[in-house]
Amino acid sequence: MYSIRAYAKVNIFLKITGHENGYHTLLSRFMRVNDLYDTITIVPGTFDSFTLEGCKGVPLHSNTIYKAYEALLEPFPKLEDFFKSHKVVVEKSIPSQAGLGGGSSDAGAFMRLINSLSQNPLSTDALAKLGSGIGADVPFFVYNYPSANVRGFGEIVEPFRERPLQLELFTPDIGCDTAKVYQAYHKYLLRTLDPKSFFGWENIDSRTLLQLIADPIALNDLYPAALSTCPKLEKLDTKGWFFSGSGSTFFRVKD
Ligand SMILES: C[C@](O)(CO)[C@H](O)COP(=O)(O)OP(=O)(O)OC[C@H]1O[C@@H](n2ccc(N)nc2=O)[C@H](O)[C@@H]1O
Ligand SMILES: Nc1ncnc2c1ncn2[C@@H]1O[C@H](COP(=O)(O)OP(=O)(O)OP(=O)(O)O)[C@@H](O)[C@H]1O
Repeated sequence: MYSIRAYAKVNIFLKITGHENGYHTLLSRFMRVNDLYDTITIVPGTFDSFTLEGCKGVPLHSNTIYKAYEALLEPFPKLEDFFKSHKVVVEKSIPSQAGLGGGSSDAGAFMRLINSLSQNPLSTDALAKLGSGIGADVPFFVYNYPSANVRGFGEIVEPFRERPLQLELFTPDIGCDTAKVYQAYHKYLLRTLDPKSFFGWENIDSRTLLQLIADPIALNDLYPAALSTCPKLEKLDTKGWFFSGSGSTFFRVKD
């Protein structure tokens, strides 16, 4: 059996920098959450076709792991036979629609695992490029840096050297649909975009930036958009907490 951890991420900050071809470009600090992860295991057996267990309620062909499998067939055609004698079992711990990158992390980790089993592995850059077609956050999870500055649609990932923060997470029972949050941002907030307001943030370590800026609305452009699409978020007492991605998870520094 082969196994890999698919870690969650938080966005320490997320600033929208533009909009092209229906997608927003961003500058964001992604930080890996080392104590929250899904576990993906490849288990031997006999199967008629690609078999995935553990992602209840997600149709196979919509699953990011299946999409990663399909993308990997091009560089690794023998993969189809491999999954006649192996299945994928996922132990989910990362909540969905939580701004924690769960589906994207599963895809990125699965791609790293399969690549590591190949006699002719792809370069990490080539794997990340392949992953960018599955979801904007997948490249970050293919590179698997503890902390990184992410740009473009999510395909430009630059490692940021800093001591990882011990983070406390709070995920309310409110699902935030990423598409709806971005639509709200595009409709109401894109015009407020001001690159000068976050000049140099990519050079500041995460602990300092959270202390310096301190305002969750200023740190994450999607937070006000999420508040408008998920009004229940307004009712929460979130003083001292920061907002991750398109939500609904809040985080703060433990130590
Ligand atoms: C919010 C983040 O998680 C930040 O880490 C990501 O930007 C989300 O990226 P993602 O998971 O790939 O988003 P998806 O769920 O695939 O995108 C859903 C929809 O959100 C919008 N979307 C997504 C990513 C992006 N950079 N700009 C967008 O405008 C698009 O309309 C897209 O069709
Ligand atoms: N492997 C997977 N794990 C969880 N959800 C998945 C997976 N594959 C597809 N999905 C679908 O994608 C939707 C979004 O999943 P999730 O929120 O975990 O991923 P994400 O978009 O990468 O993260 P974020 O919450 O940061 O936007 C889920 O509601 C589910 O319907």
